[in-house]
Amino acid sequence: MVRTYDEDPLALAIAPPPNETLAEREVRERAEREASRISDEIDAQLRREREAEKKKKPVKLLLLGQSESGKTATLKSWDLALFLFSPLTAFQMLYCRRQWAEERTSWRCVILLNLVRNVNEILDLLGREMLAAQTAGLPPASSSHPNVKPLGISTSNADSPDSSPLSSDEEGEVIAEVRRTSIGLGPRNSQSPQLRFKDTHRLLRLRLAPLRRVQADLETRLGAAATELYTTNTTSAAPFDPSTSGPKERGKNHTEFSINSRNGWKTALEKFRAIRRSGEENVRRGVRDLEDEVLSVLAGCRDDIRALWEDRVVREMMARRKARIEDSAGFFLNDVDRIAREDYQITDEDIIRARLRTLGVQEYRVTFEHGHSAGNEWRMYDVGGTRSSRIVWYSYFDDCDAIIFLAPVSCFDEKLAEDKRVNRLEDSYMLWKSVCSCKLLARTQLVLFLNKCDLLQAKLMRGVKIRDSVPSFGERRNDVATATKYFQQHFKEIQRTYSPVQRPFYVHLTSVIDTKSTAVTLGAVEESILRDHLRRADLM
Ligand SMILES: Nc1nc2c(ncn2[C@@H]2O[C@H](COP(=O)(O)OP(=O)(O)OP(=O)(O)O)[C@@H](O)[C@H]2O)c(=O)[nH]1
Ligand SMILES: [Mg+2]
Repeated sequence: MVRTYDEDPLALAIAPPPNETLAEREVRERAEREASRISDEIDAQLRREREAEKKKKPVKLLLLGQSESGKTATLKSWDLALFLFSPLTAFQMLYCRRQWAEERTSWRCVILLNLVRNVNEILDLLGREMLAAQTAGLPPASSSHPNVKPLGISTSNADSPDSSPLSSDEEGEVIAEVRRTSIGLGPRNSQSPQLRFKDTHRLLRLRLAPLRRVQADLETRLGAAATELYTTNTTSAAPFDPSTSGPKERGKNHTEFSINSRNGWKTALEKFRAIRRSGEENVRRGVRDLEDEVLSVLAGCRDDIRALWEDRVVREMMARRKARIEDSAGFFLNDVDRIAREDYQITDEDIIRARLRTLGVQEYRVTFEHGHSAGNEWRMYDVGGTRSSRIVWYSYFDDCDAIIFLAPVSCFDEKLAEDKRVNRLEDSYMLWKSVCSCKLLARTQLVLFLNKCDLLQAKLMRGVKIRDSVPSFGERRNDVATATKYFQQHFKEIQRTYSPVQRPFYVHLTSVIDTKSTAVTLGAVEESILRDHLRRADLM
């Protein structure tokens, strides 16, 4: 329908005057163009202000998952990616490098502790086995002594019978006698010869004894984070979830949550920086810093540590106990030649692999300088993942943009350190279910990392069968692709069934200690979280 000027008052108002001359028309049109330019400029300015307003609200991200799932390692990887892989100006580069350099030195003590603990765990085991071997009639390499504190070593329920580095005809080295033992291994291994410990083992124990003191000193300095938790009285996988935990559980007094740093895990190491600063003063006064002392002791023990770790009897003892120290958090024994020296230079990879337990919930703030998040503040929360730590998670769920949930898939045949009755994969499923079903998180983007794929690969290559621990896996191919697809399907099904509102399923197969590939994954995750965050802000 065509409306004439007579009918439309607005059209009438802006219509050119009748009998307009050419010159008048030119002036009028110039004025209209100018008015339109100003109007566009105002619109653009309003848009910019709206965007800036949206950016003012920080992006809130939680990292969840059981203990040792890799939450802190993911943050470290992210931190490293920000410092090393983003296009920085010369000034930022200088600033970031200096900051990262400070980080690196702070992690050194943790790495030294990790290495010393690796050695002491082997020495503990060796001591018990030597004692058992001395005691006539007592089977060596038997299952754990009831009074012994569990080791931090990763112990599989189903290891390969071929994992033993010795064949039965290597008598000269280790065999004193052949007799049946009740060491809890399969039929072939039940005929394994008794381990024969020699004077070299006694000597190694003696010479490495100072490392116990070193461990104690480092643990004292690092505080509660330096020791793993081996017990819990929390029986629920998700004590924060009202539907799975009773009021008694939620009301428990959890003393370990005293740390709530504004600056994330970095603050856990801040004391080291303070000590180092005062250490410079001490050096002037001739007092040596603990770190230097530790390095000096370790350098003196280097050859013995290597000898212990490469000893075939020790390896056999570990294999019989199914103690896979190589798979445990903070394993550095293969790097002893590089680390146990007074001029040890820490690497980025060392930092990512270092293990320091997170206590409570730690906040980590970062404002991105470049990329899609430029100008946005992100607040990331790294939580302690042991069962008893999870009770405080709930208070961080409110207004949360996204959760990166880490499920370590290599742990399908392992038990929780804090509760040996619970399978670690089962625990991840239960935890995921509670997160998916939580109403407060109904609009939160969930990103699942099936982590520790490198360890999964190594485990399957050793011949560990998934079906032995996960019967429903059945006769499927025992390889990483099939396994991750199977686990992923289970997580997806849980999300679909229990989410109060349907949401996309985001999943990544990760080995977060691989910083390069993790940087790529985190880049994609960052973009997707930000997109959702801005969409939410638009709806507000
Ligand atoms: N090989 C391998 N090691 C990993 C991977 N992810 C994490 N780790 C190591 O596993 C150990 C535990 O990782 P953390 O990041 O400390 O675990 P967390 O989830 O923060 O644990 P809590 O703080 O106790 O809740 C560290 O030594 C990491 O370097 C992975 O994908 N592959
Ligand atoms: Mg942690």
